[in-house]
Order: sequence, then C-alpha cells, then structure tokens
Amino acid sequence: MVAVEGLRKRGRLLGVSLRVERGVVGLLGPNGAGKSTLLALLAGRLRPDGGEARLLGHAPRDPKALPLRAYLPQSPRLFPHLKALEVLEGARRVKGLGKGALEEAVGRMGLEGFLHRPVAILSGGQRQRLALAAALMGDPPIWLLDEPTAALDPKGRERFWAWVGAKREGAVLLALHHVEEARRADRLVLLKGGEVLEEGSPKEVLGLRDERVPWLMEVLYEEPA
Ligand SMILES: Nc1ncnc2c1ncn2[C@@H]1O[C@H](COP(=O)(O)OP(=O)(O)OP(=O)(O)O)[C@@H](O)[C@H]1O
Repeated sequence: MVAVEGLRKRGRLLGVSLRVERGVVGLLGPNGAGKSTLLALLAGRLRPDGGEARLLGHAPRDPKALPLRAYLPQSPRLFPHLKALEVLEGARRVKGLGKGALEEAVGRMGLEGFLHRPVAILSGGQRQRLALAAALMGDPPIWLLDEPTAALDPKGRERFWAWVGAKREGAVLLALHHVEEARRADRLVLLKGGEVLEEGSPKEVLGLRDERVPWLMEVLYEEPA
C-alpha cells in the first residue's frame, strides 16, 4: 500500500526503504532524524533527489494519489479569519464528501464547542484537533501524520487513538515522540540522521538498549528503566 525504495533528499534523507501493507507504523527518532521529510515526500510536498515512493501504486505527486491520503504537516496552516466550521466545510468540498463525513469528523475530535470560533482565537490544542478532523475527514486509506498529538491534552489523544483504532483498513504512518503512544503502533521505524536504524514491533524496538541508540534513553525512555 505504501512502498518506499531508496528515497533520498539531500542532507535530510539518505536512502530510506519501507513497505507498509496495512496497520499503524510509528516513525520515531530524535529531532532532525528525517521523520517530517519522509512524510512530506510521501505526501508529495517535497520532491526527492533519488529513489521512489508509491501510494497504492501511484507516485506521491500524481493527482490520483491525492484522494488516497490524508496529510497532516507538523505545523498545519489554517486561515486565521475562518471559523472552525468553515475550515471543515472547505475540506469537505475539496474532498467531495457529504455532510455525514463532516459530522463524523466533528464528533471524532470533539469540536462541537468551538465550531463557530475563528481559528485565530483557538488554543493550540483546539487548532490541532481541527486540523486533524479536516485532514482525516472521509477516512482515506493512507494517513500520513506528523506529530498529530503533540498539542493534544490526554482526552484529545484518546479521541485521536480511538479514531485510529476504528480504522479497519489502510496504512497509518505517524511521527511520534512518546513511548506510551509508540506502544500502540503495530510497527515502529527508528530513524536517525536520515536513515532507518531499526524496524520492528514496539516490543522489539522499544526493547533496544544498545550503544547504537543512546538517544533512545534520553528521547524515548522518559520513564525510569
Ligand atoms: N528546507 C530544508 N532545507 C534543508 N534542510 C532542511 C530543511 N528542512 C529541514 N531540514 C533538515 O533536514 C533534517 C531532517 O529534518 P526533519 O524535519 O525531517 O526531522 P524530524 O525527524 O521531523 O525532526 P523533529 O522531531 O524535530 O520534527 C534536519 O537536519 C533539518 O534541519
């Protein structure tokens, strides 16, 4: 479903290969590891210098790939003067979806309380919930989400993971920083310096404690060993 072969972006990604048929894949790694670059390349927002990626057989920049994926960048741009509901209406129209999809997205992310407020006065977490609802509306088969829960409170995180859990088909790729969330993924991919360092189940990857990954101790193991 998502196939990546030797993907390169100068100075940022040094040749990454991955294959995700289905399920939730967490991308872990310290700041600057290349997680956002990989997701932006998969979303077609960046052009690679080498290698290739396919989303259900389509190149990321092929217009046919657009309706197949949801992409949430690390700092989503939302027009500040629009009301939350207008942002969602815009996403719904662009995606050619019915009202039901919008209502589902509102319910999933709990947006009922601030639908009529302009983006400019929303809190950081409210904006993130809105951006997620707009991106995931219609439930495309592939989700590419860059630190989707970074600004969310515990309830918002639960709502997000409940939505992930309700997704029965498809591939979800998430850049993550927290161990407790990484444990919920089906597979984890550790990136560092633009390369894949390890790949495996959360148990395998989070159990790694060798000298190649000293940053794991600092970045991932907030909990006492
Ligand atoms: N436009 C750019 N031009 C050149 N280098 C860039 C550009 N954007 C990012 N980089 C560099 O690419 C590397 C990978 O960055 P990237 O944002 O993909 O990392 P990340 O793993 O998502 O990090 P974080 O956890 O901080 O979000 C970093 O060293 C970064 O400084």
